[in-house]
Amino acid sequence: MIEVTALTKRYGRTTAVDGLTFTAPPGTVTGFLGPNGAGKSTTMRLIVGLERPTSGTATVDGRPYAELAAPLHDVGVMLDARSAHPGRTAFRHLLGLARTHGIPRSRVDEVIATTGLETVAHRRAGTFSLGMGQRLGIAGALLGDPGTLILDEPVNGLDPDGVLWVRGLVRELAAEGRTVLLSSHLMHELALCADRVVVIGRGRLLADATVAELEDGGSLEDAYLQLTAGAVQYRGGAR
Ligand SMILES: Nc1ncnc2c1ncn2[C@@H]1O[C@H](COP(=O)(O)OP(=O)(O)OP(=O)(O)O)[C@@H](O)[C@H]1O
Repeated sequence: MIEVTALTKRYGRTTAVDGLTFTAPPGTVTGFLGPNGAGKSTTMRLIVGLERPTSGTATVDGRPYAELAAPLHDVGVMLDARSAHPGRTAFRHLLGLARTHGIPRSRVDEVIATTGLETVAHRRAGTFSLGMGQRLGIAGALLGDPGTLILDEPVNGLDPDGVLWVRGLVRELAAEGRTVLLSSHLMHELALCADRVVVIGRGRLLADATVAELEDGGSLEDAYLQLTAGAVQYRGGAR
């Protein structure tokens, strides 16, 4: 369970997250949506202790991330598909993570198989395509068999087969009782894989509801566009 309560993060004059409160319950895929610059990545970084809140709290299973006894076993995180050292092979990257957390080598082989990286496991991460990097990021998130997963844009760059695979994976993880929070700009995909969605704009909560409630006979995309109409900061124009 992820609980975000009155969370605020300011960078100088920019308020990236503004009094945000929501819960991502276990056994559920919670989609995290909002326009570019809405504060999604900042919120995720705050949840996993990569940033300190200006005020408010973010907890996983009732504790701030920094107080979790075995973070990799509690929370699997993929915030940046390019986080592996480019000179290290996928296998070495995962083995390094596993060794520092007391995870057996057999688990590294397991997550490589789960993410379909067997044929490239001994290639350097720097040679990976965006989609292969995403798969490696997801492999790292799964390594500790965590009860909570936080995935920032996990389907970004994946081919249709990969998108289908992530959809099945997150549904399975939630069905096992885990908490899954994932951000995406792909409304059609979220409508298929999320149970609930939290929509934010300019750092503030715009909606926290089930996909069915938001769709209300229409599409999730229509509901999203209506909700965020006043919160879009970067809009393209005609040429
Ligand atoms: N380290 C930082 N220093 C200053 N401003 C920051 C920093 N990180 C984020 N911001 C600002 O905070 C706001 C929210 O950014 P964030 O990356 O959280 O948005 P996002 O919803 O993840 O956007 P996107 O959909 O484009 O990935 C933006 O205005 C951004 O410029």
